[in-house]
Amino acid sequence: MVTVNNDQIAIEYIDGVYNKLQQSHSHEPEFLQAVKEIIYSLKPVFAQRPEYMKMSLLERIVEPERVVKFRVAWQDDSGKVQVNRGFRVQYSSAIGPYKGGLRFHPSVNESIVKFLGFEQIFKNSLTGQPIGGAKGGSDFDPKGKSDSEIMRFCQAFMTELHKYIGPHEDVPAGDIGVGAREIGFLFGQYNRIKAAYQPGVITGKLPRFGGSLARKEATGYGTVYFVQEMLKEINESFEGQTVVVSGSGNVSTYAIEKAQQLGATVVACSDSNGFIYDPQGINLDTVKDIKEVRAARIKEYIDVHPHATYTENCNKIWTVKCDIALPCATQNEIDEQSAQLLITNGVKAIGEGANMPSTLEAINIYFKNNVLFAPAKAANAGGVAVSALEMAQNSMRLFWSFEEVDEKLQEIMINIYNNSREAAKEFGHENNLLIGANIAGFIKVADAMIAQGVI
Ligand SMILES: NC(=O)C1=CN([C@@H]2O[C@H](COP(=O)(O)OP(=O)(O)OC[C@H]3O[C@@H](n4cnc5c(N)ncnc54)[C@H](O)[C@@H]3O)[C@@H](O)[C@H]2O)C=CC1
Ligand SMILES: O=C(O)CCC(=O)C(=O)O
Repeated sequence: MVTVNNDQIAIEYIDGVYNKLQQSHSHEPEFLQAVKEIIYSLKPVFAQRPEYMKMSLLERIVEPERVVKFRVAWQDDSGKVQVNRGFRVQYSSAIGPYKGGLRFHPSVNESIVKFLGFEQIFKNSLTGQPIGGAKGGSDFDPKGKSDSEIMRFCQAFMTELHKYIGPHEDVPAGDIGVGAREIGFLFGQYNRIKAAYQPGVITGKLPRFGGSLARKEATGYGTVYFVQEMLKEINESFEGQTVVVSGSGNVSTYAIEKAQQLGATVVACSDSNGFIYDPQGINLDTVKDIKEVRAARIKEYIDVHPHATYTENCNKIWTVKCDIALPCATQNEIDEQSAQLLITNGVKAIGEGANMPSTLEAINIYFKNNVLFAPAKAANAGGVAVSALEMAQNSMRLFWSFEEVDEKLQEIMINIYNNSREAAKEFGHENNLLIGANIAGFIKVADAMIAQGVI
């Protein structure tokens, strides 16, 4: 009886926090979606630990510690001055300096950076590394810009951002539209402004100036390592499986690479225009040449491999029959209909490499149909985990080999898997990795907040 009562109190508390947030943030749908997914899964925690409610932990954790919004003015190649909007949401510093990527994409707004920053708190906690949660970016579109334009934009962006970041304060990294080239320009400008060399201020740097080996591969490899653990539960592995990976950027490329190394056949990948299907298995060298070398469209794959097909609608990638689906492109790319199609086509496991790639309705379909589900904040945590290893190497002035970093990454992903599983079991939701990851990530931050007083 006591448990039922506590459950009721916990759900009323969560409803209260969510309803209030919904009223004040109705214009931020992605942010509300991310909050909803997490806070309702914390019900068993609040039912068991009522002191968390007295400490108003939910009300505090949904509110970012700081949001910085700024103008970014820069000159294009024709000499015209362009203006974009920059953001940095410093969400939580309870367990370490703010940490999270920067996204350059025309869709970036406050709702997007807040959803990403909120997720980052729990993801970073799960890694076991001492890093708080943050995210940032700009509505700047790198597509079609020259290297000089990208450089001028990054310099203008950092000229404002540098006031709020530092190796012990806030350590950005890359995300959509921000790769090694952009990180190099941002880092160069930070050092120029500070008249110093501070490698610990940003991660994702090239290894020749303070970056970590295996950071580039970490998110994609990590997602596959996590799914590999999950598959062991049904006595399966990647060997012989047919896999679909959406996107063809950083996360997708290295998810494809690791899945192939483990014996899977990856038959489809995409970009924001459309997807390619290659029943013989995607040739990753061709994809890397198109995307990493020439920054061209994925459609060009069929010029080199005419037996493959191209479909002009990226969301249709989920019509391709597969055993394992790895959404690695962007948020809400799998809706209810696509989820249902995956199930009808016999998918066994879904591993989220992107942040929030499945809508809440899609997630409900996965659970109703008992497919294995690796939620983003656990499955894609390998990138930020290796960023934390990059910070550690920078502090110690050490440079670990690829194998050392990859081994640590594997250990971290296995720990995240085990901790999520154990938390799910402890709080009465065995095998639900979504609830387990949210609870395991939350409790560490919640206890740190309590220990540090009312701040
Ligand atoms: N880079 C990292 O270390 C991490 C990235 N992520 C997440 O992974 C996802 C991908 O990020 P990155 O690979 O870094 O970005 P990226 O910029 O390297 O690649 C993004 C790719 O997605 C494609 N794309 C965009 N919208 C699409 C759509 N609707 N359908 C199909 N393809 C689409 C783009 O054409 C591009 O190929 C994002 O959700 C990001 O937040 C998560 C953890 C770490
Ligand atoms: O490496 C990092 O600091 C951030 C990676 C990131 O933005 C993410 O995990 O979504």
